[in-house]
Amino acid sequence: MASTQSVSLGDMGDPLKQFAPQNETPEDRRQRIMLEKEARKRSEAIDKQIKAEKEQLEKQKVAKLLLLGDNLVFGSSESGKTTVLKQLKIIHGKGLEDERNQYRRIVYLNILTAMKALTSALANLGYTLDPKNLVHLQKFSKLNSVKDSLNRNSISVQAAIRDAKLDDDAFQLFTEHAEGIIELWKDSAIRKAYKHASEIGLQDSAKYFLDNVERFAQKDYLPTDEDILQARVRTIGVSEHKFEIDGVTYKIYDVGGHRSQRHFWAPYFDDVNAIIFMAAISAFDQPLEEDPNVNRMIDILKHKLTLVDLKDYFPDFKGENKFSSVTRFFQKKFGHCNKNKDKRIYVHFTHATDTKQMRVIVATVNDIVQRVNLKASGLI
Ligand SMILES: Nc1nc2c(ncn2[C@@H]2O[C@H](COP(=O)(O)OP(=O)(O)OP(=O)(O)O)[C@@H](O)[C@H]2O)c(=O)[nH]1
Ligand SMILES: [Mg+2]
Repeated sequence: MASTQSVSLGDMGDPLKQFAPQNETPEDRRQRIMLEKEARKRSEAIDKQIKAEKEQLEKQKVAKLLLLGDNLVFGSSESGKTTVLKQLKIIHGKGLEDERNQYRRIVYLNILTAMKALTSALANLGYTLDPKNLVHLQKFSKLNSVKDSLNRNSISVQAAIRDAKLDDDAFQLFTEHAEGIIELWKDSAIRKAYKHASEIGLQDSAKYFLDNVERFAQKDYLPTDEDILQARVRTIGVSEHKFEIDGVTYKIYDVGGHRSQRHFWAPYFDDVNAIIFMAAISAFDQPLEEDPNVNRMIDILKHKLTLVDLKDYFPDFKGENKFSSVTRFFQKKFGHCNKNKDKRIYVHFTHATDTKQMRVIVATVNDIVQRVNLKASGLI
């Protein structure tokens, strides 16, 4: 029994026994087993190394991007970070289906907020409504007392909650005011107030929404992709989103740009490969919502430049008040922000709400990330 046991133990420690030379002495056998053990150790070490290299390669294929936004001098929200994320979902993700229903509520609250801001501004601006619309004005002045539905913060909080009752409440509030909104939007006093959109802090998409009230008031209304891209809700905290683009996995972090939100994203700085920095350059004459003394960057720069002189806001701008020289100026200004020679800044001009334009930008960004990755892995 004892010898059988020792033989079987020996077999277990000598897996290559069948290949052992004939007439092998016990000393030769010990030597052989020792060498085999060393070879196995080496092979295991190589396996481990291969695994680590593979993991490293996989890691290189993951690009972590942080979405940030700002104007040239001070930080601000509403620079289009979440809009870019929505575009990525449309272009490279599974679309906007998951959030479509919730955005109904956001659309209603965006429209009510816009009309509330316009009606509230009338007195200060000195514009008088057509008397037949005073009844609608009264209704809007009472909206203040509606359980802080019109507070932007509460819109953000509401957006995070899936609740059929909140949807119904928002729909009801909207339908109660829909006719008033349509009539007021036709009133010349409100149209004149709209020209002060920047001063009264109207969101860029206010006109888009106010032009389409009949469609939103339909019982079975469901937001289109375009409605969702135009809808605005402040981001709270940080969210991570994964996309596959041409074999590269992207982890994109969308953060709240409002001052109160900055402590959430500060820790993400260290760990990302690149930052997509959004600047609403057409909003150069708009006061920052967080701080009315600070200039924030609006819409359709080309059009604005026919009305406003950039020099009035950026005295160091010496060029012609034209789109090409103004964008060149901003490009240079961003370039000068780079204090690190090892890091590069790539500047693109686009409308974040335009999916066609964004498709091109995303492809360009992906090319750059791929090139940087290949360089890092020594392949180019
Ligand atoms: N006209 C115009 N509007 C834009 C553009 N990009 C975004 N917007 C609109 O401006 C608003 C920007 O909102 P978001 O994308 O939510 O801004 P954000 O940077 O995520 O803001 P926070 O979450 O508060 O930090 C939305 O109403 C968009 O429809 C653009 O290029 N042109
Ligand atoms: Mg956001």
